[in-house]
Amino acid sequence: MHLGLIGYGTIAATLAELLAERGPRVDRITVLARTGREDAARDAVAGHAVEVVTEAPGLIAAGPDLVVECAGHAAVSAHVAPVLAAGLDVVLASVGALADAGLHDALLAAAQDGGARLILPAGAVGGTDLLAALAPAGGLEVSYTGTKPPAAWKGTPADTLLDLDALTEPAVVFEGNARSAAEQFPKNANVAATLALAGAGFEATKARLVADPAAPGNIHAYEVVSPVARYSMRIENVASGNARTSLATVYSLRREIANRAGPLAV
Ligand SMILES: NC(=O)C1=CN([C@@H]2O[C@H](COP(=O)(O)OP(=O)(O)OC[C@H]3O[C@@H](n4cnc5c(N)ncnc54)[C@H](OP(=O)(O)O)[C@@H]3O)[C@@H](O)[C@H]2O)C=CC1
Ligand SMILES: O=C([O-])CC(=O)C(=O)O
Repeated sequence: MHLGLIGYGTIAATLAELLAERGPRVDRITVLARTGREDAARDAVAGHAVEVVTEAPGLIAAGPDLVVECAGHAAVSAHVAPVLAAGLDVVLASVGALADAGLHDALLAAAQDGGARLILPAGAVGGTDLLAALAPAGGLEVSYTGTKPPAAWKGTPADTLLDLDALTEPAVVFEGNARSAAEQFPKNANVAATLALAGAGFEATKARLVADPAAPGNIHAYEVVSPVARYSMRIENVASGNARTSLATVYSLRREIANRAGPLAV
């Protein structure tokens, strides 16, 4: 497989290591990096045969079999539409970028034009297969709570709301719908967006974000009520090298790559 990566931070570097250790075999990686950050991109995936490009046309020309975005909302907005329009499938980690309705529609139109697929991985959450399966039955009620240690909320609006370093008990930093959560907390509410897109939509999906000094990791909990099934889920994630990012996200992206590599998709 020839893998395309947009992003060369914690997820990209951990994914590159995981692929080297556990497969599936990746023969070549092309990384789309910001100009001036080529060496950082090369270092992130060291151990693989790597080419670094700085614009979407370079990534398209390289012709990867699959592109994985793990760079953030701004990068989705800057690069993903042309990549899809060129016919390359994209696995999107920064799902919350789709809370921007204009970008959501533009990416779907680009995918349609290019005959490509925009793939939303489960990421740090689980059970999105069942949620997406239940959605056509209608009547879905989805309530999500994301709890992370104070360090994960640094540099977010929670920082101005609370003295994060002085927290001694859990504090709600956001309560509203999944669209507002994803817009206000772009690095902390991709899970809320994933649940919204799989299930009841951005407006109908309730989201609560909590800073908890006693949190053992990043906890994603949600409840689903539907006429077909009811379930609840609580996932206690180990953080990656980035306090905001759960390690399970990397494994979820690897799963998408393994499913593409075949012969069995699970
Ligand atoms: N779906 C899910 O469950 C999850 C999704 N995520 C998403 O994944 C993203 C990445 O996470 P993580 O690896 O931990 O974050 P990091 O901050 O460690 O890495 C982000 C990387 O993206 C690069 N980048 C930023 N902007 C651009 C751009 N315009 N073009 C190319 N590269 C760019 C950064 O480069 P530079 O160093 O030059 O700034 C950096 O290499 C998060 O922002 C979040 O949106 C994260 C966790 C879970
Ligand atoms: O939802 C997000 O943006 C990321 C997240 O919570 C996690 O990795 O646990």
